[in-house]
Amino acid sequence: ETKKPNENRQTLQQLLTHLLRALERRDPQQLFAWPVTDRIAPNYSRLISKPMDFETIRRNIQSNQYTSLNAFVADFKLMCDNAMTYNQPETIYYKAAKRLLHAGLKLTGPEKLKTLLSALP
Ligand SMILES: CC(=O)c1cc(-c2ccccn2)c2ncccn12
Repeated sequence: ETKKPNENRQTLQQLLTHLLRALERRDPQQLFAWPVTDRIAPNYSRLISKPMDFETIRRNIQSNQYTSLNAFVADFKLMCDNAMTYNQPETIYYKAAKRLLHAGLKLTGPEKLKTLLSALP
């Protein structure tokens, strides 16, 4: 690859930002927009060892924390898994997390990625 590493990083950053926006659109109620607080979810910080939310993911993208698509997908899955761990299955949070996880994995699956990557410069 003749491109300089930081150019690759920019391309990755652009791809991750695009994917993040597509995932956020699947959360219109913004249940995953910001960190869950113990105030709205009792004992959350005691039960969930590694909290994650879309705002944190956005900051990680901007600070080049993700050096691969897999690292980004891992945090997205962590965010959904946390919600399906803390919340009971009949809650809107659990159901929203399950739907979001499936939508997200389709977005970042090999099929969809092929088309995305072919569109890159
Ligand atoms: C994502 C999650 O687990 C969550 C988000 C929320 C939430 C998110 C935005 C506004 C209000 N509540 C929430 N409330 C109670 C229990 C769990 N949650």
